[in-house]
Amino acid sequence: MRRDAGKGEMGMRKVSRIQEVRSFLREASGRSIGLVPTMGYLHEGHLSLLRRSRKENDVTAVSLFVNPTQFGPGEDLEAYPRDLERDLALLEREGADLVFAPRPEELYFPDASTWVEETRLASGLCGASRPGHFRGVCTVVLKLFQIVGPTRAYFGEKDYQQLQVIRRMTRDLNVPTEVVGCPLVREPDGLALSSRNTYLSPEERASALRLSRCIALAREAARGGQRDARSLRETARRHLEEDPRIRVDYLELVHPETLEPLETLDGEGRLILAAWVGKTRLLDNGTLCPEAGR
Ligand SMILES: Nc1ncnc2c1ncn2[C@@H]1O[C@H](COP(=O)(O)OP(=O)(O)OP(=O)(O)O)[C@@H](O)[C@H]1O
Ligand SMILES: CC(C)(CO)[C@@H](O)C(=O)[O-]
Ligand code: BAL
Repeated sequence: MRRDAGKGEMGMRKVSRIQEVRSFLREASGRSIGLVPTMGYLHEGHLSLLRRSRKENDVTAVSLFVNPTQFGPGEDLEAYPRDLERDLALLEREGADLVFAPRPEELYFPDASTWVEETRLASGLCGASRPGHFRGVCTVVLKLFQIVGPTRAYFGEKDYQQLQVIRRMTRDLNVPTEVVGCPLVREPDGLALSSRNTYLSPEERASALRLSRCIALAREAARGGQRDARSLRETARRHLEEDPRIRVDYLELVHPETLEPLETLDGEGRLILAAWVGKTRLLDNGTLCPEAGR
């Protein structure tokens, strides 16, 4: 890489080997590196992280890796949508400097016996429904941090619990990377962008709008003075359960950092949920504030 490379000026480099990442980035020494970890099948949510990284760093690396260790038995590892050619074209257009798309054998030794586990924030919500999920996420994210050595790493608030778990893991293990949380990007009608939206039939797509709508209803109730967490949760849950295509996995009002369930909305709270729409499990979340007008 030339000394003045970065910000996509030199064209994008696509690699699949750890050594290639290391030799590319060795030449970036002294410059800031932003990392955007993804599982591919990119959409505007991912691209918002990439754009933020390009603004804040000299060099931006994106990983494309459907990480097997965060999927449980019976989950959609095989079916997970993939389109490498399309992803590469988008990344090139957006000015990524480096794309790391390894095969599972490149990242995991067949006899790997070391795992990274955050034990508090990861235990409830998605962690309760998907045992082992965050262990797989933390392990692969720490591995990516070790490979890339990013100054900053970008994660979306769409996966709100994941963001908090990674923040904690990074703090607890003294990883010298700043974890940057980025706002949830929605379709114009409110649906949170997600690679898994591609699984939805048109009818399910219409039902899925209830996820963002139920958060808006709870937010209106909070603005109207409702502080009781049970009542706010019930407002949201009722809206989801009116639709027979939806099955709520969990729906909680939690403290935005500790993810502890709230009884009363005294300060800011996060309404956070996972729900099955047909056979597709989707996430959504949003802020609730007691003050009127926020
Ligand atoms: N709508 C979104 N807004 C902001 N960030 C997002 C959005 N969707 C995904 N991201 C972020 O992009 C990163 C990579 O996510 P991932 O590749 O799993 O995509 P995804 O759309 O969340 O897929 P899935 O369908 O598996 O949930 C994560 O940090 C995730 O939070
Ligand atoms: C952070 C991540 C890339 C780790 O595989 C994944 O969980 C995701 O895409 O959110
Ligand atoms: N962004 C979420 C990754 C997963 O569901 O495994």
